[in-house]
Amino acid sequence: MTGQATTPSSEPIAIERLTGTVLAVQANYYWVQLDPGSPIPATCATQRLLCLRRARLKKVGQQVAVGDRVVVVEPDWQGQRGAIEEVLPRRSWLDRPPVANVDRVLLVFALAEPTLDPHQLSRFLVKAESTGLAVTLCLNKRDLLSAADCQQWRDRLRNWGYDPLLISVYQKQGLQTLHEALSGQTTVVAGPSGVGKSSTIGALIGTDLRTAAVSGKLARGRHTTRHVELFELPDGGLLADTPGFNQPQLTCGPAAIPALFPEIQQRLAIAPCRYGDCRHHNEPDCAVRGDWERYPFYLELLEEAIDYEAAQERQRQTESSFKRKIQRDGREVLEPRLNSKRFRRTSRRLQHQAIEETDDL
Ligand SMILES: Nc1nc2c(ncn2[C@@H]2O[C@H](COP(=O)(O)OP(=O)(O)OP(=O)(O)O)[C@@H](O)[C@H]2O)c(=O)[nH]1
Ligand SMILES: [Zn+2]
Repeated sequence: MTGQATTPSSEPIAIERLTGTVLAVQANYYWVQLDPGSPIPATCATQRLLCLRRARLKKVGQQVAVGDRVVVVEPDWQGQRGAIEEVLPRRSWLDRPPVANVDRVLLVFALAEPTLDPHQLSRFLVKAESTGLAVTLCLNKRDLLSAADCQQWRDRLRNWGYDPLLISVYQKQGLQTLHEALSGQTTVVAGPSGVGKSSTIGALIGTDLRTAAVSGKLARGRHTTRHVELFELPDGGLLADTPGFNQPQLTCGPAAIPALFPEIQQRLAIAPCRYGDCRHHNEPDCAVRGDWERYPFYLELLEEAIDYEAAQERQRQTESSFKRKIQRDGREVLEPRLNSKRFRRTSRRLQHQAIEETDDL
């Protein structure tokens, strides 16, 4: 799209809209990386502007998140400032951490140090699958295992329906392939502590994370759950670290669980179960139940999801029979809602009406 501007001779010229991507958010400020090819004056040394959100956006409750594509106006090239006027439609949204327009989840685990725990890996995998985004599995520290042990893990995970990329940041192995898998996309990196997420991101972006952070010193404590920042890949594409969680919790009902297992999808593609809503547990003619490695894990998650759904339902009922009240001291309390039929005193008017009606009889 283009806008119109006038020169001193009032000749209208077309000006390009300035668009970019939000790389980091700090309090009320947003670091915006302007798109390649943006009309930036040659005297300006950076493609990044520190922007405020226009009051109008605040008024309509339009949030701006990391990963958002935005329109920037009133650039102050010298001060490297600007204002966000518009947030372009999001093509995807991740809640935790809050990142817009993500294409892929990169799950990083270590083959050793810490020991690769298949149960923990499965929990991260299903959580990653639950985003609905593409999932890439990367196993770091291959320098610590023998070739035979590496092959064993590769075979095992292929049976789960994944083709893991085995890398070593130390020995610079597999990084090029990983780079190619992520280039041109926005990727969120997840995985437990100590597996080498920061080292992997550093190797991919070609510099140490702490020096690359656009938010610099202002982002005190990068390793908090709330701070997310996108880093640019040299050949295009963005990477975000997601520090702060070791045991991801699934928050979905039992019906959503089968879609999180490639093994189940493969089996259903060959032959469907007798019942469309089969939970693959005890139902007759189930095509999924069987002797595959993660089937017990599937049943464990199914139980959890059933409990989760029941707890949600209980909470919904509690909330509908109680109302939240803020007390004078600011504390929030739940007060039972009065059931009009059982507890409420009949109003005088209704009492009168009732008397009048009986009188009429
Ligand atoms: N042997 C080996 N060690 C590695 C490799 N990559 C990283 N490490 C080491 O593993 C440790 C953890 O690396 P980090 O990059 O800090 O791991 P992280 O996943 O970001 O950890 P958190 O910050 O706790 O989330 C460090 O001591 C790294 O030096 C590798 O390829 N091989
Ligand atoms: Zn079934």
